[in-house]
Formats: sequence, structure tokens, C-alpha cells
Amino acid sequence: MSKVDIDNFPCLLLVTHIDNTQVLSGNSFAKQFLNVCFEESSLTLTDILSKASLIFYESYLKPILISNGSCKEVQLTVIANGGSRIPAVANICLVDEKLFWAVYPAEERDKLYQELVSARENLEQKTEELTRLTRLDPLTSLLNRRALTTDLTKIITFIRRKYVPVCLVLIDIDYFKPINDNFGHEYGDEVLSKLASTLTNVVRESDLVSRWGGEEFLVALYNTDIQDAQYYCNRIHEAVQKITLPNSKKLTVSIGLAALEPQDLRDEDVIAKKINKADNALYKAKNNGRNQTQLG
Ligand SMILES: Nc1nc2c(ncn2[C@@H]2O[C@H](COP(=O)(O)OP(=O)(O)OP(=O)(O)O)[C@@H](O)[C@H]2O)c(=O)[nH]1
Repeated sequence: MSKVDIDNFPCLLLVTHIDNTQVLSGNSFAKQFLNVCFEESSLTLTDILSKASLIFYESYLKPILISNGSCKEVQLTVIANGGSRIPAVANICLVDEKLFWAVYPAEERDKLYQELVSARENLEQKTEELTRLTRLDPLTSLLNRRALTTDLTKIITFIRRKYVPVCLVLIDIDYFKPINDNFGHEYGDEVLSKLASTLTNVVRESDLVSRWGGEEFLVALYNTDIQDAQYYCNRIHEAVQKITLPNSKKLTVSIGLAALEPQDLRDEDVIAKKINKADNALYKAKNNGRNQTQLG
């Protein structure tokens, strides 16, 4: 078999002595990577390995090499030409008091790792964004029905432990069908969006505002008793009437209001029952001539 040219190996091949840190020789790849000339310099492992890797070598690898004769796939940090710290994988074996090192710099692996980290961060951001979007109604950007129910369930778990008054406000646009019929569905969508902004502007940040379905909106007023909720409903009526339709008529809404009392919270079905109560009150408001709030 012809003699193998070790300079063609794509890794650092080094020879050191087990008794000291002196580098006795190395291949071309190592010369280039470390920018040294082994014959002329007195290079030691201290120059090649990071401080932590050197401690690892002295305290862990060396005893293993002495007892087992070899160490495989050990992770080290190599100081490259120019001082940059490069993660590397080394195989080392001991023959006649000399250590033979094959060190594979993991520059590419490190780059790949960084790419993986940023791809994961990217994915996490996208997942967050998607989760956010699945909670929102696409037309109004308000919480959708499912998100409102989830958030309200959390609030109820909390107020079961420490009661805080919460009121549910069910809002339905009056005569919305004629708005669509007379001015078009697109205009109807615009009205829904305007109403959504109006509701968001009237409430506090701790309140939940949702599009419950069609032209119905459900608002959960946190830390609000029934008197304050009625005051809030009056503000909604006033604000909504500022939205004027193309025929100069004012937009109006009917509202059903229900309060979550401490005794209601024992009921597992409290949300459905209270919404039902608000719905009955809304029905009363419609039957009573619309543009008003009724208590459930
Ligand atoms: N533009 C638009 N219209 C919708 C949307 N969702 C539901 N609607 C319409 O809302 C209208 C609701 O009509 P109705 O339930 O008859 O109620 P209304 O005309 O408001 O009458 P009252 O509630 O009794 O005052 C229907 O014509 C639906 O098609 C939507 O996303 N966009």
C-alpha cells in the first residue's frame, strides 16, 4: 500500500506528548487552520484549546487516555487562526507516550446550529402569530366566540377563588338586515367594523370584547357591578348613534345585560346560563322597541 499523504486529510492531525502540552507535529490543514509552522514554533495545547477545553483535557481526557488508550468524539473548542473560537470534535489515541489527535472543526455544524436556532425562533414567532389569529374574528379583529369563551372561563376560575363582579353585555345591531339590503353587504361589513372599534374604545383594557356571531357582540366587563354596567351600556348607545347611515338614520343597538353573582359561580354551566340570560334580556329589548338595554 502506498504511503498516505496526511496533508490531504480535511481535519487537524496533531501529535503531542502525554507528559506535556507541546505540539510535536501537525498536517497542512492544521498549519493553515492555526496559522503556524510546527517545525519553527513551540506551539502548545494552551495556544490551540480554549481555557475550558484545556481544563477538560487535563482533568478528564488525559486520565482516560492513560487508562483506556483512546477518547472518541469529544467536544472541544479550538482557537483558530485569528482567535475565533470554533467548536470541534476530536478523536485522540495514545501510542508510545505520544497522543495522536484528529480534530474536526465544526464550523459548518456551528453555522447549521445557528440556522436551526433562528429557524426555531422564526417558527415560534409564526406559531404565536397563528395562535393570535385563530383567536380573532377576521372582519373586526375582535376576539372570536371561542376565544371569548376560553378567556371568560379563565376569569371565572379566578373569581371563584376571589370574587370580582363581572357583567356580560350582549349587543345586537337593530335592523341590520335592511342595512345590508339597502346599502350592500360590503357596507354592512363596514358598519360591523365601525361598531367593533366603537365598542373597543368605550371599554377598559381589562374587559373582553368579542364578535359573538353575525351582528351580535358579547362584552365581558371585568370588575364592574350591574350599576356600572348600565352606565357602560348607556355609553354604548350614545357612541353607536354617532355612526350615521347613508340615509341619515342613526345606527342603534339593543343590549341584554346579565351579572355574574357569587352564587352563580358554583354552577359548572355558568357561562352558558348567563349568556342565555343576557340573550333573553336582549330579546326583551328588541320587543320593547329596540335601542335600549334590558336586564336579565
Ligand atoms: N354584512 C354582513 N352581514 C351579516 C354578517 N353576518 C350576519 N349578517 C347579516 O345580519 C343580518 C341579521 O338580520 P336579522 O337577524 O334579521 O336582524 P336585524 O335585521 O338586525 O333585525 P333585529 O335584530 O330584529 O333588529 C342578516 O341579514 C345577516 O345576513 C356579516 O358578517 N356581514
